[in-house]
Amino acid sequence: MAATPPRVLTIAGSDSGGGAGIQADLRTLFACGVHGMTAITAVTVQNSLGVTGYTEIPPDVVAAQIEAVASDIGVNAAKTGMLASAAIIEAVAAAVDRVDVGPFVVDPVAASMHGHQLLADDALDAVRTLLFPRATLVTPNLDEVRLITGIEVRSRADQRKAAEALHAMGPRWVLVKGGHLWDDPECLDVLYDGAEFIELVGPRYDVKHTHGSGDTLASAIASQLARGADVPSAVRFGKDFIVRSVAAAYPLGAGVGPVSPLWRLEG
Ligand SMILES: Nc1ncnc2c1ncn2[C@@H]1O[C@H](COP(=O)(O)OP(=O)(O)OP(=O)(O)O)[C@@H](O)[C@H]1O
Ligand SMILES: Cc1ncc(COP(=O)(O)O)c(N)n1
Repeated sequence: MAATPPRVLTIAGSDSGGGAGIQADLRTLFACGVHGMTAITAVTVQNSLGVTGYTEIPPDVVAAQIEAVASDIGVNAAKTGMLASAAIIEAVAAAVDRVDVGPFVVDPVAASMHGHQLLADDALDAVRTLLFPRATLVTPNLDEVRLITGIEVRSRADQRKAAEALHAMGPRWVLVKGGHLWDDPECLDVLYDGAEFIELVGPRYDVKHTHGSGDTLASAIASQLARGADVPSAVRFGKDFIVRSVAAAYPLGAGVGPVSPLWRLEG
């Protein structure tokens, strides 16, 4: 019998195409050697060409999934992805107050990479006031930064300004991801704790297949927080992990393929 590995809970939506969401989280958690558990918030109808619809899971069922795994199995770290509505966010916030989920990574998913909305317009306030103050780390991309703070990030200096504005909303740490700063020859992510900026610089690969990169990064970070790593170490691990996973991305269907953590299981 093997020892029980660290346990990570992902609170997110299902991607039927297997590229992002719960499916990306579980394969990343597996590749990182931790036990993945799920609280499913929505079932999307999705393939490599985009999202054509989704059904939300009732908020009390989302909360019940969180409480079921926390009360029996135990949660060493948790991460959120697609939360769909203000009512689901309220249920998640209440659940993580009732049970211990350890370090809490909030990836404030608002839309798919094809531009399909995955979060109701009226849920942004709940993201700011209910999720961010409870978060150990928030990991918005630049579109989410604009929706949440109103700041249009066009440069590395803007990334720092956005990090300050986001930190003022209450998370312990902020990671402003720079994948969408298309003119930047590198991919810079800025980590901020209210005192110090840490720059994580990586290459910008010229690949089309980056579906699921945000989920893969946040899950890799959560896997290390579950092992007891501090936030800067966990984010450094996550950055290295996502760079290798973008390098290993593969085509799928007629549209955009997923980044792949399979490199970690090879050799
Ligand atoms: N072309 C690329 N080459 C290398 N790294 C990349 C590339 N695109 C994104 N990244 C990295 O992947 C991570 C996710 O970044 P991004 O800003 O694209 O988030 P996201 O929009 O949430 O991701 P997605 O919507 O694709 O799931 C970041 O660490 C970013 O720097
Ligand atoms: C269920 C679900 N969760 C998250 C994303 C975001 O991922 P991407 O920005 O790569 O489309 C998605 N498309 N679907």
